[in-house]
Amino acid sequence: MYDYDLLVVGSANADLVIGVERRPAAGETVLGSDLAVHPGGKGANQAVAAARLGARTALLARVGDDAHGRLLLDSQRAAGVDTVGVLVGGAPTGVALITVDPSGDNSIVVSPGANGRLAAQDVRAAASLFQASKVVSVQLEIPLETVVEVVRSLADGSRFVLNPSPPRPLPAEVLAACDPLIVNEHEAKVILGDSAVGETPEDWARILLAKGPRSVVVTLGAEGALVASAQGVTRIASVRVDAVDTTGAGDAFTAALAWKLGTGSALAEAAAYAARVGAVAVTRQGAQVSFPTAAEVEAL
Ligand SMILES: Nc1ncnc2c1ncn2[C@@H]1O[C@H](COP(=O)(O)OP(=O)(O)OP(=O)(O)O)[C@@H](O)[C@H]1O
Repeated sequence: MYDYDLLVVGSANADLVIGVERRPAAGETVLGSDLAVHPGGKGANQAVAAARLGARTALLARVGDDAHGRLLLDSQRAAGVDTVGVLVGGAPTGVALITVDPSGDNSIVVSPGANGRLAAQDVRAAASLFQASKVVSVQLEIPLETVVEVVRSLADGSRFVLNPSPPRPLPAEVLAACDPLIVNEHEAKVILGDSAVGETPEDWARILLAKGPRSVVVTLGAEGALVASAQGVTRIASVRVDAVDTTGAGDAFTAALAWKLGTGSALAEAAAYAARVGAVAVTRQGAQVSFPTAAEVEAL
């Protein structure tokens, strides 16, 4: 019996958002809107998304001993995430400085801060969390050697889900553990590097699969997703909605998919559910605040 349906290992950032009429040139100062501060980071987002759906969720992450760290801990606890694995100190909390212009385009500078100090040693010290978790979900906003240690720490019979964002080439040991590897088009192209990329998402999925993962999911925004495994490649239809803000959709999709796989759903079934979760998330502004409960997904 596992204590957690899902353990998320990843980043926690404070998103500092200012609206601007236009971006400053070098050496220039512009005035912007009031500052908005939101809890974010891919790890923190995934944990909140899963907990809101009802998954028993734990987060292994690192934040600073500062106001942003407390904001992140509070948002995790409010969503029902077990924060026993959230380490405090070592560097300031990670921050994303985001300016948004009137057309809605973002410019973002990230300071990884404490996320960059989540070390392999921290993973080893959290062995009991790994033993207690059915599915472990990871992204790449933490050091790659930490991700490698996660793969080595998985309990027998638990499942590893990776969204390689931001993307970079991955060691064979990590690729081989993924079940699934979840990528969008950009991430697929970076992971494939110089390999023949192919024309269609089906091509990317097949070529990625040949690199070692047990399964692959390609997310396609409003076009839905596709899943690929030894059983073949299947398209997952998207749910038609009026999208207002796609921030965090990928995190909500990944969390929902990871949780559903842990409950015994087949990959295509889990991806269809995750597509519904992503669809609800894009109908609302923001990242964590846009994530639905299970009842809201049913109502879609
Ligand atoms: N406009 C949309 N309409 C319906 N569903 C959507 C829409 N955008 C995203 N989704 C759903 O959410 C899933 C994940 O979204 P997307 O493909 O944009 O991921 P991503 O590129 O990883 O996102 P992110 O911008 O969060 O990094 C999609 O596969 C789809 O099922």
